[in-house]
Amino acid sequence: MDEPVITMRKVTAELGARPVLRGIDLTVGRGEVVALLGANGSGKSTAIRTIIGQVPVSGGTIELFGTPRRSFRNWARVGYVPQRTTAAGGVPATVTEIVSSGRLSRTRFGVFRRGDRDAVRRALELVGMADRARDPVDALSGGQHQRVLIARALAAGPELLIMDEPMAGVDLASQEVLAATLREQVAQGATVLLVLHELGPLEPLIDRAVVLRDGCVLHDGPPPKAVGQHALPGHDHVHPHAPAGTGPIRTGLLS
Ligand SMILES: Nc1ncnc2c1ncn2[C@@H]1O[C@H](COP(=O)(O)OP(=O)(O)OP(=O)(O)O)[C@@H](O)[C@H]1O
Repeated sequence: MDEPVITMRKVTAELGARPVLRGIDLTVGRGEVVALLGANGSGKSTAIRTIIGQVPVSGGTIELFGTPRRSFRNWARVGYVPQRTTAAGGVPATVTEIVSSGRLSRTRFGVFRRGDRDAVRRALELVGMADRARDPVDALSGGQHQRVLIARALAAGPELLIMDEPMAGVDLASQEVLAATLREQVAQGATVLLVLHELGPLEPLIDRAVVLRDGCVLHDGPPPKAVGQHALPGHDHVHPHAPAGTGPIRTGLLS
C-alpha cells in the first residue's frame, strides 16, 4: 500500500497554557478526501495548522508524504487554504499577484517562466476568476476572495490540498464553483483534508469524516450521512419546515 500522505500520531498541542489537541491520531491516504468536523473550538484549525507547521506540537509525531514534518521541505506538494482571511491581508495586490505567490515554490529564485504564468492562469480559470485577473483583491466579494485563495493553493499543482472551511461565508454560486474545482482535483488524484462545518455540496466527494471533540478524535469513519448536512457538530437545530414538536436532530455521536 502507498505511504499515507498525512500521518498524525498522538499529537498534542497547546495554545497559551491551554491544551487544544489532546492526542490526535489521523491518517490520510493518497487520493482520499477527508473532512475534519467538530463543534467550534474542538481543535480543527489547530490540527491542520500543526500539519503545515504554523502551530508547534508538544507531543506525538506528524509525517507528510512519509517524511517527518520537521524535515519536510517540499511545500510545493502542499496547497493550503487558510480559514477565511482577506487574500492580501491589507496589502494592495491584484488577483494575479496573489495567485502567483502560490506558484513561487515551483520557481527557481522566484523567476516566473511561461509555464509558471500558464499555471497561474489555469488556476484562475479553474475557479472562474480569469476575467478578474487584473483587479485589486480588495474589490472582490467574500466568495470571490475565497476563490482567489483556492486558486493560489492550486497554482503550484499540489498533490495535497489542506483547506480550512473553504465554504464559510461563500455564496451559493461560488460554492458550486469550488465544489466543481475540488471534484476535478480529486479526479486527478489529489489528496484533500478539509475542515467543514457542514458537508453541503461537497458531501458526494467526502470519503471519510474525522470528528473532533475537545481536542480528541471522537469518530473516524464514514461521513455521518444519516444526520444530513444540517445536524453536524454544533449544528443541532430544528429545520424550518419540521412539523411542530419535532426536536433538534441529535446524533449522539456528534453532540
Ligand atoms: N491563539 C490562541 N491562543 C489561545 N487559545 C487559542 C488560540 N487560538 C485558538 N485558541 C483556542 O483553541 C481552541 C481550538 O481552537 P481551533 O481554532 O482549533 O478550533 P476549531 O475547531 O477550528 O473552531 P472553529 O470551528 O470555531 O473554527 C479553542 O478553544 C480556542 O479558543
